[in-house]
Amino acid sequence: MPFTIAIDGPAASGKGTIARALASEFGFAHLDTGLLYRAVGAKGGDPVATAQGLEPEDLLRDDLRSAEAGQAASRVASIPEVRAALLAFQRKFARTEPGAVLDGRDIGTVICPEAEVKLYVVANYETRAARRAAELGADPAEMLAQIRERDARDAVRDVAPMKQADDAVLIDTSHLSIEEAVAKAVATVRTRLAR
Ligand SMILES: Nc1ncnc2c1ncn2[C@@H]1O[C@H](COP(=O)(O)OP(=O)(O)O)[C@@H](O)[C@H]1O
Ligand SMILES: Nc1ccn([C@@H]2O[C@H](COP(=O)(O)OP(=O)(O)O)[C@@H](O)[C@H]2O)c(=O)n1
Repeated sequence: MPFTIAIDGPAASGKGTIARALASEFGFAHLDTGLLYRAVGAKGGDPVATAQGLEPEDLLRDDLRSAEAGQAASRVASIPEVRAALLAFQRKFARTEPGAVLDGRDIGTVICPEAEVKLYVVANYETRAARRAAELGADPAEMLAQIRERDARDAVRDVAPMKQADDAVLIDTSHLSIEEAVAKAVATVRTRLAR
C-alpha cells in the first residue's frame, strides 16, 4: 500500500518547502498541485476546457510561479468543473509507490481524505508576504494584499474550500527556520511510520 502525505495551508506558508524535503527524506514522489491550477489560469481560454485538456508540458511554463499566475489560479480554482477535471490525476499520483507527497488546499479534505499523514502549514500574513516578496523580488505590501485576497477567495469558495482537516497536524512556520519546520514534519511522519 502506498503511503500518502497530504499538505495544505494558505499561500506562501511553506507547504512546498516542507513537501519537497519530505519527498527527498523518504524517497517519495512530490506533486505541487497548485501548479495544475496555475497552468490552467496561465493558459487562458475557457478554464474548464483548458483543465480537461491539460498536457504535461503545460506544467513546464517558466511563468507559473509569478504572482499573476497565482491570482489567475485562485480564480479558476473556484470553478467546480475545473477541480473535477484535475481530480483523477491527483488521486492517481497519490497512489505512487512507495509513497507520495501532495501539497495544495484540499489534499487532506477532498483529494486524499485517507492520507496516512496530514499537515496543515500556516504562518502569519506579514511573514508570508515578506517571504514571497523576497522570493519574487516584489513589494511586500503588494504581496500582502494579493495573499489576503487569494486566501479569502480560497477559504470561502463552495467547492473544496481551504481548511484544516480534523486529523491534520498544524505546523506554524512563522517563527521557525526552514530546518526547524522540516524537522517537525519529518518527526510527524516518522511517528506515523513507526505505528
Ligand atoms: N520556515 C521558513 N523560514 C523561512 N523561509 C521559508 C520558510 N518556509 C518557506 N520559506 C520560504 O518562503 C517562501 C514560500 O515558501 P513555499 O514553500 O514556496 O510556500 P508555499 O508552498 O506554501 O507557497 C519560499 O521562498 C521559501 O523558501
Ligand atoms: N489543491 C489546490 C492547490 C491550489 N489551489 C489554488 O491554486 C492557487 C495557487 O496555489 P499554490 O499552492 O501554487 O500557491 P502558493 O501557496 O504557492 O502561493 C491557490 O491560491 C488556490 O486557489 C487549489 O485551489 N487547490
